[in-house]
Amino acid sequence: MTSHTPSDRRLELIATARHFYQQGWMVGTAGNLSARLPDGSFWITASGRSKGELLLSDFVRIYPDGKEESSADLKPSAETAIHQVLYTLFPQAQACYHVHSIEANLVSRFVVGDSLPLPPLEMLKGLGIWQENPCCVLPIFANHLQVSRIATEIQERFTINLPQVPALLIRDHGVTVWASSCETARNYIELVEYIFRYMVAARGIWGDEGNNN
Ligand SMILES: CSCCC(=O)C(=O)COP(=O)(O)O
Ligand SMILES: [Zn+2]
Repeated sequence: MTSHTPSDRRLELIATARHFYQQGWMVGTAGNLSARLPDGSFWITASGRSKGELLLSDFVRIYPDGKEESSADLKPSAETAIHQVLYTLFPQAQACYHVHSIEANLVSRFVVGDSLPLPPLEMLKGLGIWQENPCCVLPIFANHLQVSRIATEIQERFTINLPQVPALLIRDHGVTVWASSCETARNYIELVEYIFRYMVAARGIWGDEGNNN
């Protein structure tokens, strides 16, 4: 049995998953959360677990060399490769959160290309964009059945072009953020989901022009 302390990162992930579940962003088994430990390993949600009622035993520890403490009925998230790529690309990242919202899926179809222009909302400051009337885009990736293909495309694109914000969108799937703490990652998810809700509402009011700067 794995021991844990009051500061066990899994407790924070459990509480955050419950909060996201209550928002409708981790319905059923959707989404996955991970948090790094001082030795460079990370805890990630086990695949296929109900995210609204996670237990300490619903996590898998992944080590820097790729080794994992899994078993037949405890497999790491199917999207672990995406978390691994993001932790490698952004060594300062301590948490990586991925959720599925209806709004994220809707806005992922607002453009056909691989970048989603974001409206110049004050909320962008929370994602690190401190500019007046900013022109900011969110990278979009295709939702391949083979998750390793998504991870490779993230790695290839971000090696050449760093994203403006610590977030990426997988089309018809959901958003992923990474941050230097669990608290910040939770805030990032809330901020991007607010922006997505705004974009959907703006399109309902103003049509295609609704999200232009
Ligand atoms: C019903 S969700 C489909 C898989 C997915 O996209 C996801 O985020 C959850 O997968 P996991 O293996 O992490 O449970
Ligand atoms: Zn997913």
